[in-house]
Amino acid sequence: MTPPPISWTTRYGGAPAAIDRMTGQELRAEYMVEGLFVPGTARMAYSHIDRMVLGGIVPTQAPIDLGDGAPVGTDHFFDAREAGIANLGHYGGKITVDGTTHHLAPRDVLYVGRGVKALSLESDDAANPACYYINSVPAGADHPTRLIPQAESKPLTFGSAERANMRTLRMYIHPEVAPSCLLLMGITDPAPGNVWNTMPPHLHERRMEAYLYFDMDAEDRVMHFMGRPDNTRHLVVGSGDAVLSPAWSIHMGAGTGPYAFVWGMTGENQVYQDVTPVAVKDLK
Ligand SMILES: O=C(O)C(=O)C[C@H](O)C(=O)CO
Repeated sequence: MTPPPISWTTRYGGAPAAIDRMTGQELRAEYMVEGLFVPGTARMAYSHIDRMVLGGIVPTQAPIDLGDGAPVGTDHFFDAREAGIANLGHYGGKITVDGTTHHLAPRDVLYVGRGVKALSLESDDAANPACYYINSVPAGADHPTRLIPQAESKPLTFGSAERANMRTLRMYIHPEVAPSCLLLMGITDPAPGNVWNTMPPHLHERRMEAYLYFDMDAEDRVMHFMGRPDNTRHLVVGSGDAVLSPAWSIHMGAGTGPYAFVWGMTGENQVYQDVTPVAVKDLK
């Protein structure tokens, strides 16, 4: 059977203590969105954690239109929202926004501002499709839609090879690179041979975050940790799987092989440094 071009699921999130009683499967169902990239489809999820929408869109023969605003309760999808759309595939594509076409090479990001009426996504080659990942959040201000090529992102290097956590984080949607209302978005690549991300782990009570892991071999997994610092749980995550991290949850992960991830945040502020690091020795 041909999968529907656009499907939607919902995640409700919950209180920190509730994760104590959840099985691994229940934890996955609430805090993960699995298998986002299916050729010819858009797999969208609406999270009640700060109302972030995330999704994977892989157009093949035909363009995929994001559709109207019915899943978010407005006439048009972007009536009260902004978004970042990253091309995480290895081939190019184009996104047409209200009649203007933007070409996205791999690792380029399109910022889409509030007020857009129509958006459709295509691959340059149906046999080698673009893989688009979207993070969309409520917005209270208009910022112009703009393409952020990888070369215009702001790279920051953290960690050390001795501790297996050296990595380059690229900021795309950030006040210093491309302004938005409240969305922040970037991509982190561990250096070859390094396994840990987000070390030391941290909390940010003023923002939620979503991680999307990609560029992994089919047999590899990232062991992603979540929960309160004194009561952590783990999620085993594969390529194309997203993890929702509520404001109360630490986040960090270690991969069994090479990987990259997109981080997207929203909340009260866009102050990337507004985090509370947690010492590894204090984790339970
Ligand atoms: O490896 C890292 O460190 C990150 O990429 C951290 C994320 O950007 C993050 O958690 C921001 O709060």
